[in-house]
Amino acid sequence: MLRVKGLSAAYEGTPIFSDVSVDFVPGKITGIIGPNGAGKSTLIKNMLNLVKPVNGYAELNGVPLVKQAASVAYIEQRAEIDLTFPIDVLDVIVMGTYPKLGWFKVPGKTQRAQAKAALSKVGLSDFAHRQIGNLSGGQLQRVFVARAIVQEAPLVFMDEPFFGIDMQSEAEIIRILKEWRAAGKTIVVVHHDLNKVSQYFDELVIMSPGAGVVAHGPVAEVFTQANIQAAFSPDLGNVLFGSGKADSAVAAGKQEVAFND
Ligand SMILES: Nc1ncnc2c1ncn2[C@@H]1O[C@H](COP(=O)(O)OP(=O)(O)OP(=O)(O)O)[C@@H](O)[C@H]1O
Repeated sequence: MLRVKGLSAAYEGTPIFSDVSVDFVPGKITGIIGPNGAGKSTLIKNMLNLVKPVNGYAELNGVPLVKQAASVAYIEQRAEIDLTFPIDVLDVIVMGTYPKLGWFKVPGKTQRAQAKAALSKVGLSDFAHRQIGNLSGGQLQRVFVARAIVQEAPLVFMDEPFFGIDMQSEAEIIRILKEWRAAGKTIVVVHHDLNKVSQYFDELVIMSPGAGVVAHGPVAEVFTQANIQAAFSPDLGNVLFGSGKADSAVAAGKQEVAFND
């Protein structure tokens, strides 16, 4: 079990959230949602110690996550990636085998074969020797998913993987997330499209600027009008759920909608 314990974050002394404790259930896809600036990316970066937390830490099966880097596949936000780096698609995927290879070992035929198989799995076999800067956003995201496939980590973090990508890429990525879920991995996805929440996620962490985590738990329990209004705005809650409707089934598009009035 991935556990966040008493995590507090700040940038240059400005607090972002404090004392966040959340459990992430294995074999589930957990979405982290919240308005811009809520601290979603920071929460992941704190867990991974990419940004040092002010307090607290994350642990996996009782051991601090920072001591288990090979257990984590992290697909960061595309905005943070240097696409001018002269490296082709296959080499990016081969990099996913490094943590398991260990120090001083160089990847060989086996690792390249694994990378090719992963590339085929995300439907991009024809792109093996394309420079990474010459891919569409969706293709690039599928390459990072292929890199995570070869990494075989039990824990996968993705920061806005669907932002601005084509529907086919989104569907391919979701298919792989579901395979990972069936294999018992813990999958954590920062996400902004509230319309897809019920479709994509089993569990949800809802964050709000200044308030940290306002709710977390199974989607059916926490994706409610009240929580969305608390985290985002009353208006958004009304648009999503319709005023007077407070059942998460509304957002799931189900017919058995419960009306309060
Ligand atoms: N390196 C940094 N230095 C200073 N402030 C930062 C830094 N990174 C993020 N912040 C600030 O911390 C707050 C939380 O940022 P974060 O990126 O975690 O939010 P987010 O919920 O992921 O937002 P978004 O949906 O816009 O990606 C924001 O106010 C942001 O401006």
